[in-house]
Amino acid sequence: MHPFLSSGNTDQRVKYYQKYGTTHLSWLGPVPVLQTCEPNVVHDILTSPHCLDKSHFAINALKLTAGPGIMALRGSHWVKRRKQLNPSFRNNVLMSFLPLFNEETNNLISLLDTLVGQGEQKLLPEFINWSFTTAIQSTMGSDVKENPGIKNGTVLQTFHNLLEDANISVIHLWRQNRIIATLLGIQQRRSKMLNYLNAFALSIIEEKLQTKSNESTETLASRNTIINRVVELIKSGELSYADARCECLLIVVAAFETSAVTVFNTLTLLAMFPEYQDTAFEELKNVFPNGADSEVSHDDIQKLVFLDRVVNESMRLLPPVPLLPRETSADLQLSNGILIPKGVTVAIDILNVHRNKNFWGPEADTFNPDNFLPKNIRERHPYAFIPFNKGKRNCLGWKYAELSTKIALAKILRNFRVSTSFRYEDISFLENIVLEFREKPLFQVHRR
Ligand code: HEM
Repeated sequence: MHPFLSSGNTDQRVKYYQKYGTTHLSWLGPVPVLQTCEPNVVHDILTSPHCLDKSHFAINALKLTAGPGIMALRGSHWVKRRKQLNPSFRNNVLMSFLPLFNEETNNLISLLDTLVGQGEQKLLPEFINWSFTTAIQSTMGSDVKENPGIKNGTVLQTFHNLLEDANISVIHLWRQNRIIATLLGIQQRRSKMLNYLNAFALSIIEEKLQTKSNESTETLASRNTIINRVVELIKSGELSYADARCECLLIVVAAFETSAVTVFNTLTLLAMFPEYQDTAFEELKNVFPNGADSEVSHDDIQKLVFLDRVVNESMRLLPPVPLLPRETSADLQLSNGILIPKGVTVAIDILNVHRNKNFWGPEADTFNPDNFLPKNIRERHPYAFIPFNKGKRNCLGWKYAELSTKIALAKILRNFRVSTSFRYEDISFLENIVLEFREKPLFQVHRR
């Protein structure tokens, strides 16, 4: 047994897999953790009804960002909440967001236009702004854009600071202890930020509750957006104000960093491998022959088969959520004979599942969109690629994420070419809840 997961030790984890095998027991501070990057074991864990709950250390870290919402709930509480929120992620609701996805991406394109010819730039903050503005409107309604806290950036900055706190606290478990955190002044800062976000979310919910719904303009899709859904659930007594507020905030948390990072990572890889960027551009020229300002529809996205391969390959090598922390709620027998007792923390190492050479071949660390040719997908273990998790507790927003990120990438790549002097072999990671590069590549933006 040996130390586990101190900030930024993904390289060390690879060495442990080589030395101790692809499933082994390790430590997170004082907590024993079964760690795996083996798709057969991942399959056993993710299909078991006894491994649906998150581990306590992950739940406590999540609670620091918004409270005990769907991502942190356990057992029957989680089952009930998932059923309550499911309608907000159906196809009709998703399709109703297409104009919003297009409009917010157009704003991003205008911004990127001002960076053309300006030398190498940080682009992640622009993508964070884009995904946050999109996520907050799809979750809380388009009026939210007029809220002073959204306009002046305080809401986004507060989310960012809370996530930073959660990232540190998920590894340095002593920060989750209220007494220690209070003595060090951490808890006071946390409470101030949480109170601010709670007041913001409650004010939006209150406003919705006061507004009479206009039945003539209401559609099934608009009735089911998160804000309208939680308001209905409050009215019917199925959800408390506190839970409604918490869900609104958590959906935004789940959506914005992951989506921004997906766009950023994909562009990073395409800037480093320009031959693939040119292939993606050729495909985009064929689908959008009339130029760069075209609206992107759901049908258009289905035609972008090369872009689909590129995004999948980007999420394989650079999975936005690199680690899934679980906890067994009963003894769990794996198909390899190992018995995991009840109450054990299990860490599914998505980053290394996606780079496991037994399943991805000797070139597993290389960027190659052909990994997602239909024939290669068919022949691969179904749990060797799990960027959105699989099974009952998969990502609720995966279709949303696929659509919004592809619309953004399609428009960016149709309008611009991006280049970087940063090299693929120099990428290394910080061990955060959402994957983060230790050193962030800068980009030059060129007009197509
Ligand atoms: C590329 C972007 C995204 C990736 C890679 C991603 C990945 C994931 C993963 C791996 C999980 C499982 C976490 C765990 O159980 O430990 C998850 C859960 C979740 N995601 Fe996403 N996500 C993305 C975008 C989104 C978006 C855009 C939304 C909402 C609009 C969303 C909403 C959620 C929710 C609500 C859960 C919790 C589901 C539950 O516990 O039942 N995600 N996501």
